[in-house]
Amino acid sequence: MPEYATFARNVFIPVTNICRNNCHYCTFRREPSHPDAHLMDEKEIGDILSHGKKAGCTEALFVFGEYAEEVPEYMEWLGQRGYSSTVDYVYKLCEMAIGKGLLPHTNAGILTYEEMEVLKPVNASMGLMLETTARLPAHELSPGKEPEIRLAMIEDAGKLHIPFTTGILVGIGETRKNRIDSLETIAELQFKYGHIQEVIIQNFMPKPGTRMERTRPPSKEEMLDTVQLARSILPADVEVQVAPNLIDPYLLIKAGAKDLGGISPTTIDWINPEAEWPDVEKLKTMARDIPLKERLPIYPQYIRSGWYSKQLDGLINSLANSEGYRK
Ligand SMILES: O=c1nc2n(C[C@H](O)[C@H](O)[C@H](O)CO)c3cc(O)ccc3cc-2c(=O)[nH]1
Ligand SMILES: C[C@H]1O[C@@H](n2cnc3c(N)ncnc32)[C@H](O)[C@@H]1O
Ligand code: MET
Ligand code: SF4
Repeated sequence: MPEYATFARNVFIPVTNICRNNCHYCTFRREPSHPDAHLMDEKEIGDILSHGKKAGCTEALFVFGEYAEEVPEYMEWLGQRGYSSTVDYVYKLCEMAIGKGLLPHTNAGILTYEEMEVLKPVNASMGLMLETTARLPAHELSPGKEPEIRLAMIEDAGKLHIPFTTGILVGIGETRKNRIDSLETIAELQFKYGHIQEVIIQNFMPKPGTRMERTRPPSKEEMLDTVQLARSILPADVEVQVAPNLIDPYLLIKAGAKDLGGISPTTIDWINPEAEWPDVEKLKTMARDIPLKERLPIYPQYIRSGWYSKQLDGLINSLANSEGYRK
């Protein structure tokens, strides 16, 4: 029986849904001609950040389609906002978040070493799902989901000492052996660099209108098995995360999951818009006899070892020292 489980309070900002990839399971991405295609502007994002801060959030979660810069319409929109690269824009948004008292966590898909180096000082942690080390039909239209490319970025983040969130997407056509291989590969990166703070075991959710609409999602038993695999394969200093808006977490916590990810009191899960966040009270009910503790987007061991910049020093320390946080 685990002593406790953790969660974070975040505000989800879908900065752009333009993406060079086209994953068979995704409804986040939009064609530039679609009426919902967007690049959010600073005013809109500033309002969401302020609202999130008021609601008690500690994290600004910036999510992007990958390398939207490869799409001409996006470059036009970025130019209209006064920017010439996504990274310059992300940097500005992270500064805005910090100014409002929120710690940035950026998941923009693939970034180069140099791009991460620029973003490191303004991010408490960054993330990229490995998804899987297998080559799958689900990713045939997604150059950025090549396992080698994903692994190279996770490795670069390690070289840069960036506290990192990665994970696997379960049920997209991979085998159990593929899951084991993916987890073993993440474990090797952790042995080498020590930067992986958490690994998300995310269950695939079929979405209407996608090519995988009729693909069966993973069963509860498969998810339980995968969490057990993760807990036995990953080093002890890596927490296993599951998403409480996608699956009942109780048995998964008993099987080794220790973190319930970010829950957002003010925004929806833009990747899984059909799945509402539980609020903290509901989350406590879901965890039954397991006490919950709030955490920050940077895990305590990285705060202790100083894996953050001067720009984040004041905010991280004031948040970490406030009441009720996991130390
Ligand atoms: O709301 C979500 N948050 C997602 N998060 C955020 C997560 O819930 C927390 O914000 C992090 O644990 C940091 O505290 C991700 C973060 C990553 O770095 C990589 C992938 C994800 C995936 C999701 C997701 O599907 N939905
Ligand atoms: C941010 C992360 O969200 C996950 N993601 C994208 N689409 C889905 C879906 N249909 N079901 C569950 N997770 C999904 C991917 O793993 C991506 O990397
Ligand atoms: N597009 C990125 C990826 O798949 C970020 C999350 S999905 C909206 O890695
Ligand atoms: S999951 Fe991410 S990379 Fe794949 S299509 Fe959706 S936004 Fe793009």
